[in-house]
Amino acid sequence: MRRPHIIGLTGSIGMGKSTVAKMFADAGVPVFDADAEVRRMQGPGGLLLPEIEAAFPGSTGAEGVLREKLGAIVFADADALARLETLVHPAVARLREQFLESHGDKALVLFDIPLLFEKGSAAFVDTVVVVSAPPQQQRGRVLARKGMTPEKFADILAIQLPDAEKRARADHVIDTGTTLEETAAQVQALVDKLKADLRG
Ligand SMILES: CC(C)(COP(=O)(O)OP(=O)(O)OC[C@H]1O[C@@H](n2cnc3c(N)ncnc32)[C@H](O)[C@@H]1O)[C@@H](O)C(=O)NCCC(=O)NCCS
Ligand SMILES: Nc1ncnc2c1ncn2[C@@H]1O[C@H](COP(=O)(O)OP(=O)(O)OP(=O)(O)O)[C@@H](O)[C@H]1O
Repeated sequence: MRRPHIIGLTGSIGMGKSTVAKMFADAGVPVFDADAEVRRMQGPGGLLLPEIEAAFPGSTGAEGVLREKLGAIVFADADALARLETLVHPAVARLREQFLESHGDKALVLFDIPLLFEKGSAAFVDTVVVVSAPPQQQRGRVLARKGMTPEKFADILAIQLPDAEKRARADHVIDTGTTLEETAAQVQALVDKLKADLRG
């Protein structure tokens, strides 16, 4: 069966994945946003709430998962994070398969996967794209977010593959340390190149 060429988009916290994923969508590439799907399944009435509440009592409420509370538990405790992942990741994988089936006629699709390298997803994508900006820019963007602290930022960086390693393993790097216009131009150039290669 014919299936689209899969671009896997990743990058460390605050490097600009969501912004760049939107640029791909604007360039006509359908986007599967793993984080957004997780948030939906963890939101009010979400599919995953009963299991998460059972595993981490007090971590959910009427508004769904209490993200700051659950984050404080799992980002400081590798075993707790692994338990949460066994609840979340199979559900994401099922949604991804459905997405692929519903876009079987497209040349390109993009999977926005924050943990592409960490969780072994690199194996099922065709082209790996990494977003990257200098560390000071990353830090400034992340610490400007509501609910973020230098300690939480340090915990998250410690469990993610370092940016330099991600860049080394990428097929293409998109520079997000520049203007939004220049980044969007890089995205468009890459989409054009991949489409041309596919026409081959
Ligand atoms: C613990 C939760 C509720 C905290 O939510 P919160 O809104 O505070 O943080 P957010 O999701 O924005 O994550 C903050 C940063 O941590 C990174 N991160 C999230 N989960 C993980 C993980 N399992 N391993 C490494 N980094 C992670 C994200 O990529 C991001 O850079 C949430 O991160 C979660 O449910 N994580 C486990 C599910 C998962 O692996 N999601 C990743 C996408 S499939
Ligand atoms: N050239 C650029 N490319 C991408 N983002 C940029 C650029 N210049 C400034 N920004 C800003 O940097 C921020 C990047 O945040 P974004 O949510 O896209 O990161 P993320 O990698 O998805 O984060 P997380 O891993 O925490 O989910 C946005 O506020 C965006 O507007």
